[in-house]
Amino acid sequence: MARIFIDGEAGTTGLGIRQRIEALPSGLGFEILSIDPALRKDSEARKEMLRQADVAILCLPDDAAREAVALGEGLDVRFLDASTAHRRADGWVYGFPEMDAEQSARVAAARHVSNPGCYPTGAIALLRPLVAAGVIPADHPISVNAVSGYSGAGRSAIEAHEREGGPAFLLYGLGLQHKHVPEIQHYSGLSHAPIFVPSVGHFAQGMIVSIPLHLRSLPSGATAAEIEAILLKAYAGSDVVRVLPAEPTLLADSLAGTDAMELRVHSDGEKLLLTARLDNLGKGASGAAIQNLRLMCGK
Ligand SMILES: NC(=O)C1=CN([C@@H]2O[C@H](COP(=O)(O)OP(=O)(O)OC[C@H]3O[C@@H](n4cnc5c(N)ncnc54)[C@H](OP(=O)(O)O)[C@@H]3O)[C@@H](O)[C@H]2O)C=CC1
Ligand SMILES: CC(=O)N[C@@H](CCC(=O)OP(=O)(O)O)C(=O)O
Repeated sequence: MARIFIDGEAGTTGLGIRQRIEALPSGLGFEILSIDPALRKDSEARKEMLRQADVAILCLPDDAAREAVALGEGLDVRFLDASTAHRRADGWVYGFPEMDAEQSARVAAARHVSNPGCYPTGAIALLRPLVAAGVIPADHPISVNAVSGYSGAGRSAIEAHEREGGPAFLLYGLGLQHKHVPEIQHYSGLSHAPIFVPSVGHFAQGMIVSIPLHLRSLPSGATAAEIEAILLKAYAGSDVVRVLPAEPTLLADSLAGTDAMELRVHSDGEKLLLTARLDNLGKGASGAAIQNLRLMCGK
C-alpha cells in the first residue's frame, strides 16, 4: 500500500491527479490521504499528513511547495512537486521519464521528483534528442512558440474565463523572461536561452508547442526525414510520446482529456516546423504526475 497526500488537492492539477489515482485498479494499492478542507493551509495539519504519507504530491503555488518541503524535513516522505519551485534544484530528479534511457530508473529511485512544466514538456521533447544527436548545435538560436488552454493558469483564471469570458487569444510573456525559459534551456541542452512566446486561447485544455527551423541554418545539413528519424528512435519505446506524420493543420485541444503527447516534423524541404501537441493538464501536469508516481512506487 502506498499512502498519497495531494497537497493542493482541490486545485486544478490536484483534482486531476486525484481523479486519475481513483481510476487506477484498486489492486495497485494506492490510498489517498485527504486533509480536512478547512485546514488545507494549516502548517501543522499539513505536516501531520506528511508524517502519514509515503509520497506527497505538491499541487501548489511555488512558495507553498517550498514550505511543504521544509515541513517534511526529517520525515520519511518522498515528494513529487508539480510546481516550478524545484525544476532545476539540486537533489531533485526531473520527472520526464522519456528524456533519456536512464530517466525512468532515476525517477523510480528518487526521494524528490520535480514534475516538468507543461510548455517545457513539448519543447524539451522536440529539442533534446536533436541537440544530443548534434543535428541542432547547442548554441543554435532557438524560438519556441506555444498556445495553451486557459486551464494552464489555475483555478481562479478558469473561473474568471468561464464567468466573464476571456480573451479569444492572448500573447503574453512579452518581456521574454517567462518562468519556463531556464527549464527549457537546461533540459534541452541549449547553451543560450531560447525566445519563448507563450499564448493562451479561449479553450479550456490543450496545447501546441512549435519550433521553426531553417534547414540551411543547421551546420549538420540534416534533412527533415533524418530529423524525424531521430525523434522516432528517441521515443520508439514510449506509449505516451508518439511521433506521427505531418498534418496540414493542427487543433490545439484534440488531446484534451488524454495523457499522450504527439510530435510532428512539418517541412517543405527547406524549412521545418517541429510541433508537440498535448493536454496541458494531462502530459503537461496531472498525467505526467501519475506516470512519475507509478515509477516512484514501482506500480
Ligand atoms: N494548470 C496547469 O496547466 C499546470 C499547473 N502546474 C503547476 O501546478 C501547481 C498548481 O497549479 P494549478 O492546479 O493550476 O493551480 P490552482 O490555483 O488550480 O490550485 C492551487 C491549489 O493550491 C491551494 N493552495 C494555495 N496556497 C496554499 C497553501 N499555502 N497551502 C495549501 N494549499 C494551498 C489552492 O487553494 P485555494 O484555491 O483555496 O487558495 C488551490 O487549491 C502550480 O505550481 C502550477 O504552476 C503545472 C503544470 C501545468
Ligand atoms: C496559460 C498559462 O497561464 N500557463 C502558465 C503555465 C502553466 C503553469 O502553471 O506552469 P507550470 O507548468 O510550470 O507549472 C503560465 O504561463 O504561467
